[in-house]
Amino acid sequence: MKFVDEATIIVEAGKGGHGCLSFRREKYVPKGGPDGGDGGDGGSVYLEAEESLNTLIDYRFQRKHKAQNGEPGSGRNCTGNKGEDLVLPVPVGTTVVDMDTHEVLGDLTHAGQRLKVAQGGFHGLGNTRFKSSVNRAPRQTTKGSEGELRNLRLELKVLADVGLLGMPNAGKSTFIRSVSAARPKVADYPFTTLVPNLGVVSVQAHQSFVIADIPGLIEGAAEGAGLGIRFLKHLVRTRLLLHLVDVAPYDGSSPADAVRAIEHELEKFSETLANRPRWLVLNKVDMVAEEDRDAHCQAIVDELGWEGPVFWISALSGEGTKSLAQAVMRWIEEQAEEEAQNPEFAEREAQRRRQMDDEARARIEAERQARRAAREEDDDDDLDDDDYDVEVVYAPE
Ligand SMILES: Nc1nc2c(ncn2[C@@H]2O[C@H](COP(=O)(O)OP(=O)(O)OP(=O)(O)O)[C@@H](O)[C@H]2O)c(=O)[nH]1
Ligand SMILES: [Mg+2]
Repeated sequence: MKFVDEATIIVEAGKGGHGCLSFRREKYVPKGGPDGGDGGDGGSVYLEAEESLNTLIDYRFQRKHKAQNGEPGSGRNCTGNKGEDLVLPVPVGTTVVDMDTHEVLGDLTHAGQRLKVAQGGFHGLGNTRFKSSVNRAPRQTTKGSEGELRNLRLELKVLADVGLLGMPNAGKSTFIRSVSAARPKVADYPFTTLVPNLGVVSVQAHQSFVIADIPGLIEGAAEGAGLGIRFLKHLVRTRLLLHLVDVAPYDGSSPADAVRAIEHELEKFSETLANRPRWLVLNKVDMVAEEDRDAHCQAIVDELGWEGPVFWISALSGEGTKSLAQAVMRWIEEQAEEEAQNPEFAEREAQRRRQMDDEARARIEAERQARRAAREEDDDDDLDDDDYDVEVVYAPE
């Protein structure tokens, strides 16, 4: 089951109908007065959040959406019919961005919520309107105005509670496979994961959380190296980050250095994200002889001066993954409880999420523009950036 989480569409509201120029013509009334009616307003375009939808895929196929025009007025003071509004259903959680101004027009966060995205044109006035004591036969009318036209980007937030971070090959996808039904590809080469995957981790009945596997980050990711930055935005709404590190890399490199490199990229990308709760998960402990494990892992923790929670797992054998999942679940429940009981805490969290969204958006926009500028310079009419954009595989059916 695949989900596309971004779509660009064009919405156009209906034009207002023109006012009518007409005079009364009746058998025994030689000089009938003006009777041209007004036009009708053009229809507006709305987006409406709809619970049953969870994808924007339809908007990939049909991009242009236009509301009906208002009809012109006619004689006998008939007002033209109003153009019908167009209501486009979108999944709950959709954010709407004006692509020309980069302005966020709104977030559709609950079912039934409506957002006007293009205002219908205003109706023109018929000549009846211009009748006065000095001008009994006005020939003046006004035209209906154009409907608004907008280029929109719809973004569907991938709401993961927990995000996985780590270098390529750290075992993020293996971990998500071991704790959820998601089946992202796993391989012994870097950048195996090209698109984010979401897995639902079910700890027991009615206790589950969503975890996001993103492509590995490398040094320079915050400047656009590798693939990671494109997907960091999927982490901005998470409450908790699990930072996976390979405790015994083949190339003998230092696990502590690998952790620091990622921290560095995080800080460059978003300070707010870097300050999120983050747990250290030492992976591939099966590669270390059992009697050496404690010392080996402790040495990494010491070298980092790590003071937060630490877990030792083998994503491959499943050792320790269950208790990690349970600890995550408990932590999420505690957070939710805190939010429910403490409105100040809830407000702080909401504010933080908004701030991270804004930060991520600004970074990604800057990156897009830099790429575009670079492309124009080499006169390279490569695929547009947006064509590479994210396809999110939530979980297999
Ligand atoms: N021995 C051992 N190997 C593991 C473990 N976890 C992952 N691996 C191996 O490490 C390699 C990389 O695993 P992935 O899960 O694809 O790593 P990733 O972090 O998702 O990598 P990218 O998607 O490239 O960022 C694979 O060959 C896995 O089989 C583990 O706990 N023990
Ligand atoms: Mg992977």
